[in-house]
Amino acid sequence: MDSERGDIEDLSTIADLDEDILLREISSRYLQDKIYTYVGDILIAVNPFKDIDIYGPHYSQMYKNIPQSSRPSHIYAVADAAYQALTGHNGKTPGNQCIIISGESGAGKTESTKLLIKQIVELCKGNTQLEQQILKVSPLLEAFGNAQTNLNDNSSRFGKYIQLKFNDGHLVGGKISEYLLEKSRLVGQGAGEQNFHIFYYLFGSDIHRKYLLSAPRHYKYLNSSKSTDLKSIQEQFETVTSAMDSVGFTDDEQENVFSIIASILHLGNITFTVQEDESVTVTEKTEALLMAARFLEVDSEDLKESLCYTFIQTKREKLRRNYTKEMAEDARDAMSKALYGRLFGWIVNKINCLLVPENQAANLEIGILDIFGFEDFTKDGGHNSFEQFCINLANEQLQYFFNRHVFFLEQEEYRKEGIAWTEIQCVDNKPLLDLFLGKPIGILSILDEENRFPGGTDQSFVNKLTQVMEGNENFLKSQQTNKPVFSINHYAGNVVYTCTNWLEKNRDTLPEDITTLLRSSSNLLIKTIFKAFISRTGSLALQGRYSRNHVVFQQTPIAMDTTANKLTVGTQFKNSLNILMERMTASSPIFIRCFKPNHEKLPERLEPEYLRNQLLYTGMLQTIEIRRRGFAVRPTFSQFIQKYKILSDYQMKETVDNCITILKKSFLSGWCIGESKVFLKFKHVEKLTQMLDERIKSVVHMQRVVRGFVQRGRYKKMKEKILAAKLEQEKIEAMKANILQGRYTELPPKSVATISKTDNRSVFEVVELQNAKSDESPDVEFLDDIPAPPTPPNSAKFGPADSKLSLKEWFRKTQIHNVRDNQKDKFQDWFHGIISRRDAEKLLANKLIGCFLIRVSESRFGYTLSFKAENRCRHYIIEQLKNRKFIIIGETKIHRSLHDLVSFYKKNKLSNWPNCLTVPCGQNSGECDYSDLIGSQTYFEMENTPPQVPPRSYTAKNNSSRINNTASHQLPATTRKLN
Ligand SMILES: Nc1ncnc2c1ncn2[C@@H]1O[C@H](COP(=O)(O)OP(=O)(O)OP(=O)(O)O)[C@@H](O)[C@H]1O
Repeated sequence: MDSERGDIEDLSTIADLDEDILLREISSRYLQDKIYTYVGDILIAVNPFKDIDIYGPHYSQMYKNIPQSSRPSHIYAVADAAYQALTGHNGKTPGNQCIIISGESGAGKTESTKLLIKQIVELCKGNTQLEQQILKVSPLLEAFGNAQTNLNDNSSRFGKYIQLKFNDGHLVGGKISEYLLEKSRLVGQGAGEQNFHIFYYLFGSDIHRKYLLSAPRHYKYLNSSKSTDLKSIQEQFETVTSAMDSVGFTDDEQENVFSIIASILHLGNITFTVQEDESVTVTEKTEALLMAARFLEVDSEDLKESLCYTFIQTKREKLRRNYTKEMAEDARDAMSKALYGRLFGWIVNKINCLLVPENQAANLEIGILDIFGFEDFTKDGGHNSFEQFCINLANEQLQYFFNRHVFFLEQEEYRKEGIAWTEIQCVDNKPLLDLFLGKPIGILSILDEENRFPGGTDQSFVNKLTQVMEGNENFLKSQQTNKPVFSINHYAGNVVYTCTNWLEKNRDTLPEDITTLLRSSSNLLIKTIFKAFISRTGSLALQGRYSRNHVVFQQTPIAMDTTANKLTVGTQFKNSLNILMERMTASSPIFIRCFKPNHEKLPERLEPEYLRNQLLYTGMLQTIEIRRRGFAVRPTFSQFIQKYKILSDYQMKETVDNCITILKKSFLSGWCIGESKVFLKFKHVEKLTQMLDERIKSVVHMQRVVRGFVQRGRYKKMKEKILAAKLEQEKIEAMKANILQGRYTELPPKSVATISKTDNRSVFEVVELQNAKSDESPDVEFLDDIPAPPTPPNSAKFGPADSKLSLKEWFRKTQIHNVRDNQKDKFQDWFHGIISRRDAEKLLANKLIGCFLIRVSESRFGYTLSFKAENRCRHYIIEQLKNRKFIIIGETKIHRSLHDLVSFYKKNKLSNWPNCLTVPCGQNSGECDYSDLIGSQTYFEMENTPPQVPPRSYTAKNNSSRINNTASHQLPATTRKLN
């Protein structure tokens, strides 16, 4: 047995497993860097706290579209299973999927989420720009929503549900829902913890100077006890701005975002002084007020007043109410939290607008839930507040969802269907959910009630709670009655909560004067986010509109919902959890359970008792038991026959007997038949799927043989037809030659011969005139070059991208400035017109390595970079992003202009070519291949600057104009009546 230890991929295959064997198996695998293990269809992941080489392209390929049993446990296998289930491959029924990742803080949920997204994108490779955008969303959100805590250096301080949207298996869009950002972190952090990452990253770029920021240690909101590695924050800042570029944030928007971040830091440094008349004012010696006002783009006097006093409207007059020093500080902090909270909401909203599926409606989705992990800060000398209370409530909710799905619903089905079954007990945490959410006797309801009560305090809330919850086995009152403290016996252990500022946090109000002030800001972003209302689930309600061709993006506040505005944070969170549960219930859930091996976040270190505790409280033993004994797949008789009848008889009816026939014919054992369903284990499904695949392959082979026979017959006939056509063509050619030599009488009577030109060929056509009089002479027409029928340009789009007219229209209206050399009043030397790949290759043929040009694509609204490589030319697509910036597909760097892109790759290598670009190809003197792009009235003429466009003559692509000239020599553009 010892030699086999750690070799078992699926723990549900072990009989009589107890907690010692379970711990031994997982530990043994972990120490061999096998961090993943299956429990049936559930994946266990133990955080390695080090990089393991199991996520590269080789692994990505290995986990593509193969049955689970034939590959080792891996997060990519889960991605593949989800994608197969979504698309209905491998015998699965297509449908929405939802991957639920749970575990303590620091267990590896966020990393797992990123790996899943990466692999799913890999599986459905399609729209590269969208994929790039989706991959960049995680680093962007992490910068603004993650922070260092004592439990995790990159802890998510918000929950997220990411929906990847598909149409026919192609990724067409995405959506993010965010849950309860921990705003309190903004104005104060526990010992050893930090503010949100972005505040530190800002100091990694020169941009902090622009906002008159000095060093992190000078800002009260930043806990900077830890020394910051400048290189690392420089890189991080680059990553964030590059992610913002990729996702589609414009420069103005990015500037507004950083302006808000900077103004929050300045706001935090505002201090207050009590004056003789006991009113407070902003301490004069600090410049913080002026700087905050400057970057918030509001009047500094107005800002000062909104922080120091408010007005109360009585029936007859408006009374000024001075704040105490403490109230003024609270107003300042509330303002900072509102700014950051709404900014974060706007970022999520903006991402959603940019990822919304375009043109094609999404029909299916894979949702990935990465919610903040279970937290107990008392173990690290801290305390648990309202935020931990909400975070742990979310984790209780998830545990309940897991139990319900894995134990309750499944076992209920066995009972209903009459399957012989010995009940497996799991710890039901429903009483805990009732303790939190019960109405009117639940902690959140009582907190809301205390918020409404005029004299309510944190202490009076705890007193009431203690009184009402007396006797509840999951609620423990504090031993010291004068402290606002209580504890809850969570599924994951006992947690003590300290209720300081809970009423305030739950109310989360912002003085009206501050809201009014911020709505008057000249900064469009601040104005927008403060005009928007907060929805029933606590998110910022904005509308976005986006048009791909014109790159228009607008976000407008939705009309105010006054009832939603009054909801407390607890109630909003409750609402958002309800919606989340509804969404998850409507999809097929896939579970990933992450475990943390040690408290110190160290690699190769396993604290057995710590891991054992996590395995036990998550119910892993019972889960293994139900996966071992249970039937994870339960199709109805009809579904079963529909799917597997091909294994027996295509015509078979959907009856129980036929189900049994198929199962027996497949030599399977261990399945069960219920009242209306077939009960199968994963191994059964995999065997059936394998057989199905083989059967389909043999049918396809048969079809191929038959098709081959038919095709050969058709080919023979086609060959005969081609031969006949060739003979006919030769006859016509001879006739044409005669006509050109003036022997028109060769033409049949009652006919018209047409000689026209398309591209570089002249076409000769003889048409018989049905209504012509019998004595009418034959006629010959020489037509001028026939251009492609013009597509009327539509106001929003420019017509189909493969029409040259549309491309020209697009270029003239939106692109000229991108390729213009402003200093020389002409196009850039590297710019060429709508020329084909082959023409670009001709131009570059005799050039040195690295010589390059950029041309307008012939079939899409965009550009292509062509350059001379060692023994051939290479062509790279340049994508113009929604924010008008440019990226070479396959590269990561975003460029503000084509000029920047060229300059960058003159100094930096492309990722898959070991050299840099050298000199632009340029136009040959006297020749120009972009003249027709400009049209009769050139851009330069419009701008009142004379064009530097060489005379019109030969163009590489535009053969038609060359042929026009030569051809018109031979074939005058007239219609001649012969005779
Ligand atoms: N598969 C992995 N490979 C290497 N390191 C990992 C892996 N998973 C997690 N880690 C390490 O563990 C750290 C914590 O992981 P992660 O942030 O995903 O935890 P989490 O469960 O999301 O925590 P929280 O609930 O606090 O957000 C990561 O920053 C990373 O250093």
